[in-house]
Amino acid sequence: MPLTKLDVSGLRNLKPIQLHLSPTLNLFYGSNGSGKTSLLEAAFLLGRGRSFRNRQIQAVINEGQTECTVFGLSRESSGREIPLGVTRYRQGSGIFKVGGVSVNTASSLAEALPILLINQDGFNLLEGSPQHRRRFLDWGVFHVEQGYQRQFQRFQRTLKQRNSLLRHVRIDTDLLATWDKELVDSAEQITAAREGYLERLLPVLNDVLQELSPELQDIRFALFKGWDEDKTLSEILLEDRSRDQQFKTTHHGPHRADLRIRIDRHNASDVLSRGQLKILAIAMLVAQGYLYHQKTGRHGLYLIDDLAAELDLRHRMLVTRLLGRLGAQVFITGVDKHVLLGLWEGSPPQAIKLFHVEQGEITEEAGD
Ligand SMILES: Nc1ncnc2c1ncn2[C@@H]1O[C@H](COP(=O)(O)OP(=O)(O)OP(=O)(O)O)[C@@H](O)[C@H]1O
Repeated sequence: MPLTKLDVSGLRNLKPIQLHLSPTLNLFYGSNGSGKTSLLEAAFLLGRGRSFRNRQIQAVINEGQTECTVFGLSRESSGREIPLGVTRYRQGSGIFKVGGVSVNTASSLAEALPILLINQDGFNLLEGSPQHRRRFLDWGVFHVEQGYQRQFQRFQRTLKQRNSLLRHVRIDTDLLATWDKELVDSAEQITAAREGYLERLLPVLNDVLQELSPELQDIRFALFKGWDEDKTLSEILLEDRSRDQQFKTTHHGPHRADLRIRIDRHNASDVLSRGQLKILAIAMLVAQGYLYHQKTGRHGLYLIDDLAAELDLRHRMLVTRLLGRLGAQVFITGVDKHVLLGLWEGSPPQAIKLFHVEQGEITEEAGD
């Protein structure tokens, strides 16, 4: 991190592009449908191996092409530049490379290029299913706790094995007890890591909210572990056994965890305005970037789609001030060049690169 160069080909309406980027602020402006979100999608693909808009990669690949490729150079604090590459093919397969070496999983890309996405889907963080909040927490734990990925994979493997055993007609109860024990061990590791992360995140989030929207500071965040807090998971698994066998699935565990966000006795999503929900979701993502920097000395890449459409002017200015102070690399899109530039008024002009997006072409412009 940061990305100094980004090459894209075969992605949506974008013409083959080669961009030299600012290590901090990169502003992309252009009319509706010009390709701004596609550019963010390209950067996201490089860090996650997939799109944030479509599950199916076919929709992302340019209609006339069989594949899309994104290549980037990520500069480490030592000054060394690490090449990153992702190619995705129409039939679904892909090649991921970090430092010129093929890697099997998107988590290796994520480690090299941690991405924080601020777009209209931010709502999902509060209004969507618990899965969105688990992903939010797990992003944080994965990026600050070494070894979390391994623990997480161990848990998922165990859960899969247990569920597969539950599908047998005759269940070997000794084997089920063995899987229960393994599940409990790995569940405890994951839960402890999630709890530890949340404990560290909350004070940072409180500071961000203090600046962004002090009236939201009464919100309470609590981890629901995925089972009744008054009992151990071993007890719950025993209690659940006949129901788990009947439905052939494991009803409780970290795969059912949630981050509960409440004001008094209500879910925040039931009482806050849509604008406040957006602010809260953005605050959570900004706080994650701050904590990531505190813990690792590194920065995530913020991809921000059309902030003007999401927030009022005062909150937009507050968000950009927080991000400017953090010093992370930002790609931000907007329709109006002056509105976009106005958001970064206090930033040194040499920190800013301005790009015009027009019918899939991207050209760098001098900011005025
Ligand atoms: N697979 C594809 N191949 C070619 N073009 C595509 C493909 N998928 C989408 N497009 C087109 O790419 C264009 C880029 O859309 P994009 O969402 O990036 O625009 P945008 O600049 O973010 O617009 P807005 O400001 O309206 O959000 C659209 O005109 C869309 O029709």
